Amino acid sequence: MTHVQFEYTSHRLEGEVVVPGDKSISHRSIIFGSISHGITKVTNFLDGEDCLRTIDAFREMGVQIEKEESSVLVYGNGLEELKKPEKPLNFGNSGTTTRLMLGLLSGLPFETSIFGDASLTKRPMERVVTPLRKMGAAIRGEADGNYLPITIQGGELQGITYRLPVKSAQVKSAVLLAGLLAEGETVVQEDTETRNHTEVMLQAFGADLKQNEDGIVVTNKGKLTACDVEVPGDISSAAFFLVAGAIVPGSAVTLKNVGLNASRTGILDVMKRMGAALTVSNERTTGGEKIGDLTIQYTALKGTTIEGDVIPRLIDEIPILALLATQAEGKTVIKDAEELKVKETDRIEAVCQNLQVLGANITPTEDGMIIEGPMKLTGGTISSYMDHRIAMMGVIAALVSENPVKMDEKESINISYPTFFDDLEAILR
Ligand SMILES: O=C(O)C1=C[C@@H](OP(=O)(O)O)[C@@H](O)[C@H](O)C1
Ligand SMILES: C=C(OP(=O)(O)O)C(=O)O
Repeated sequence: MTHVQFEYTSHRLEGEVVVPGDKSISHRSIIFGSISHGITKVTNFLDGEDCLRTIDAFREMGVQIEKEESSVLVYGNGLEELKKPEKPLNFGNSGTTTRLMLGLLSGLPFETSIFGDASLTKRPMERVVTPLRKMGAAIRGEADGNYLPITIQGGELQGITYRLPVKSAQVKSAVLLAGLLAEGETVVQEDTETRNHTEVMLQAFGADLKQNEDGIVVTNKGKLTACDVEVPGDISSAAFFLVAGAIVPGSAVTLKNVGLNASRTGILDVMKRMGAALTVSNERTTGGEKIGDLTIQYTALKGTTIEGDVIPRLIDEIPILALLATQAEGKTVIKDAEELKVKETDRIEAVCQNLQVLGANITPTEDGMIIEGPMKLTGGTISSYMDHRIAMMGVIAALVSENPVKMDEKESINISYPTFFDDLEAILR
């Protein structure tokens, strides 16, 4: 196998990066634009492969969607006009597309089949299938509907009250989407807050959604009307340069227009606790979502414990936070993060295997990992596990490794951050 080699030793990082649009918000802008009435204009849409799968799905269901780079026009004609797709829908690598679309397809009066790539085919769907069946959807698939390929016959749904058994915004969103098509009230209750982009955006589109002491309550009574969406920069993408700036000596990097929704900013809390020289400026709000600029400077860091309610607020940032911890003084413990095992790959295993190869002192645990730092990384040959976040962690590790980092591929990065290497090159000094 030919490997790609990354060699950035003795560089520092300086300058500004405008990270691309948020993946979660980009998916939702297409979904809600497609089911509402009128033209939704989306700016700063993420041109990553996962979000393109969501666009393809709605085009297959008859929605006209025009896209020019990061500007998208969605010509919504309402839920009633969505058509049965002529062929099975391919959701590629995207867990978000799959789980949110299952929620929507549950209430549409036709049968749809969906499938995905090798990684998506191993990811559990029972977490959405169970509540959707309770609401009345007929779902069949591998292992009683736990795995793709899945066929779903939508129909008349009944609202339910559902307490989330997993801390997952995808499950919450699937049930809320089904709730838009159900008789009566649908109530979702969560013990720990997960990202709330669905709630924020559904309210902006005019859905009958409220949050009260019962939970998040939605009905089919609201009329969804097109609403322009300016997608904030993705904090999960910014995370790679935040960590790079914090660990590469002499660095100073500013990340512009980053989404700072409190349900996503766990990484900022943790980095500040570790002693990072991190400042937030130019804060403002767009479409109900807070955004601002983040500046990070290199400084000495100390280890910390990352556990409990903060985990859903930084779940996708754990691979890069593990790299950060290898450069911090003392012990970092990551707990309560067993969800990492069911992402694009088992991210506990992938992170620990790779960082061990690169010379870190890191041990996997049942629900996280333990890291002792600081360790000078040696470089070496690792695998991306075909997982975009593992691949980007590997590239950033090369910035602090004595020898090059070789990796089996880098194309997976196009899933969430197609301009990653351009943005990195632009700040390498
Ligand atoms: O709702 C979303 O947009 C997402 C929710 C999270 O997944 P879970 O809901 O499975 O935790 C996250 O890991 C994923 O990248 C995007
Ligand atoms: C887990 C992720 O995405 P998804 O669940 O949409 O595949 C991710 O982007 O890290």
